[in-house]
Amino acid sequence: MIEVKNVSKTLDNMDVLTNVNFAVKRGSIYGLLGSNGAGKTTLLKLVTGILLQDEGDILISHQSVFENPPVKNRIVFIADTLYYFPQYTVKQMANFYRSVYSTWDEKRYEKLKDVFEIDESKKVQKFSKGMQRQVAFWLSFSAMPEILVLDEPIDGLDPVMRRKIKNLIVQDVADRGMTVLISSHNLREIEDICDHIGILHKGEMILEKDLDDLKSDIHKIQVAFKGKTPENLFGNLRVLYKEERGSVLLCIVAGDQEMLTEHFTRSNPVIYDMLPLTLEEIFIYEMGDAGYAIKNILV
Ligand SMILES: Nc1ncnc2c1ncn2[C@@H]1O[C@H](COP(=O)(O)OP(=O)(O)OP(=O)(O)O)[C@@H](O)[C@H]1O
Repeated sequence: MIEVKNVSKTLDNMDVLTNVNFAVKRGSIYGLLGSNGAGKTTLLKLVTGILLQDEGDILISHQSVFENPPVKNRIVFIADTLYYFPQYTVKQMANFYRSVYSTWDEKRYEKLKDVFEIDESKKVQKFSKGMQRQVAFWLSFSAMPEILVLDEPIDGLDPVMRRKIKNLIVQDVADRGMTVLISSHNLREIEDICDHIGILHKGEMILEKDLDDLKSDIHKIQVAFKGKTPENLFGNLRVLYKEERGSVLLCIVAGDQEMLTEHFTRSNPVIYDMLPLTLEEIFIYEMGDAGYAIKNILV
């Protein structure tokens, strides 16, 4: 479990993070979203104990992470800029990881050779950017971390490799309760694996949500009637948005799917469709006041 409590950090006299709070439960995947310069990388460096916060606490399974090697042994961090020792082959890098991580699993490393299909006798720095990123995942998955922290992890990977890596992440979460914190600019990129999302804006966490709650509770509905739209069509429903497109009424409404269908079909519409709503739309509509900021971050 990762706990970030009232954390603030200043760099070069600038408030980079202000009073940030969130928690990532064991065995869950938390997506940290935010625009350029929002403070995501700084926050991940604090969580992994590379930097020390000015105020607040950062705890991994209730222990402070900064300058705490036993706790760091349980964390793997794939940074946005990768570093490999010059002249080291994949095999030599694997030896290094093996010496650092007590949890290193040799069988896993051998097994993952088939997934990554990378020549382990070659120098890592001679590989393409995407291949170097694959090596980072290969080494990280072999280290069997309890906590995996990823900064913009899938940039530069082809779609097939993205899918493979997402599957490996989800498998480790399901099989052994790995906890994942993943930063991205792009909600679409990570929405299929995250169960919780936090949006960081100018160093502050402007909202946090459980994705299942969001998805099951908000729906986009298209409805049309012969003649006039019935008065009081919405009754007591919570309507987040509505728009008339000719004779069709498009609305975004909160509530259970079955209840909404029953509600609208009672008025005998000639058209009634429940359309898929992207998470991006849910965030924007649901968040009301913060919607403007979120729109600018997510789009
Ligand atoms: N070492 C540093 N010294 C001074 N300022 C820094 C340092 N690192 C980051 N900053 C500043 O902190 C702010 C947040 O940077 P950070 O890299 O954490 O943002 P980010 O959300 O990861 O951005 P991006 O999505 O562009 O990678 C920026 O204004 C940046 O200029």
